[in-house]
Amino acid sequence: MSLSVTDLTFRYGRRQILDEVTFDVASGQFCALLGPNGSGKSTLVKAIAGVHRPASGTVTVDGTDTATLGRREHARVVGYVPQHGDAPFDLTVREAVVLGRTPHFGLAPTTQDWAMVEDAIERMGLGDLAERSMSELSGGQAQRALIARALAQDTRVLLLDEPTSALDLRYQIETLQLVRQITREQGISALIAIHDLNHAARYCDQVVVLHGGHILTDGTPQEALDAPTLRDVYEVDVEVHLREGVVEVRPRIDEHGYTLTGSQIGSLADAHVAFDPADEPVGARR
Ligand SMILES: Nc1ncnc2c1ncn2[C@@H]1O[C@H](COP(=O)(O)OP(=O)(O)OP(=O)(O)O)[C@@H](O)[C@H]1O
Repeated sequence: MSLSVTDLTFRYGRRQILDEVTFDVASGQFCALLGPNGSGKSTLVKAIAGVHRPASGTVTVDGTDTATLGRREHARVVGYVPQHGDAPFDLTVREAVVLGRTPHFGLAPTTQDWAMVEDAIERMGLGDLAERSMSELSGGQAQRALIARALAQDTRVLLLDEPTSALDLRYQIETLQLVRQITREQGISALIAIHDLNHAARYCDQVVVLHGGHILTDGTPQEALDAPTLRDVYEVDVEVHLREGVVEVRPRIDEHGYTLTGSQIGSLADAHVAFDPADEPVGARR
């Protein structure tokens, strides 16, 4: 059982953004949604989250069409961390995180609800900030609070729209590790829109590349992140290596330290770099 997106088409007015997008994220899988700026990642995540109503197509979770769910029921099934957080500024961090539990409790949170709130706060490293007002947080701290709120929501599907963009390196890594762990432990499906190809390759089980309103590739990081595809999609000359079993993408640089970009790469012939046969130590090529 899983998240299934089938033939999803979306338009802003008359402008088509998504054209019959189809892919699945199985239970226990952490999927990266990649694509250049403006390729429609946020739009797709919002359509899956129920924020946008697609022109056609379906989103099902464990076989249930999410369009048939009431608001509260939907919120028990699908959790969503938006790219630009709607941080509730007049609340403390703890109060903001307990909002994630509202689809689950009646008039007031139960002991179990509070336990899940505390767990989410701790897991996102917000223990010392729990009584702070959301308005006093840094951008990254507020982003972590919004992720904690989604974790407390305890849904079958977790959607994250560039949740690590404001986080420092430690919290980027910890957040991605945590989502991967939760995804596996709880058998949920997680989808993250993300720009960092190497983080996607390291922490995600599946990579979906969105380009021109279509899914261009969908597979394991090794299958989906190949140099010709990335050059076409991002218009940057890259090389792709396999190091210690993990795909690593690097811009290629010439002898002057420059990378070919945009129309310059149009003249490149076919793929010139495949996976390194040997898993090289980090510093070997630097
Ligand atoms: N509310 C809107 N009304 C009209 N067009 C929009 C709206 N939001 C986004 N778009 C357009 O839809 C296209 C896809 O935008 P979207 O935000 O989904 O891309 P994205 O892949 O998430 O980009 P980024 O990587 O920059 O966050 C873009 O061309 C954008 O200009």
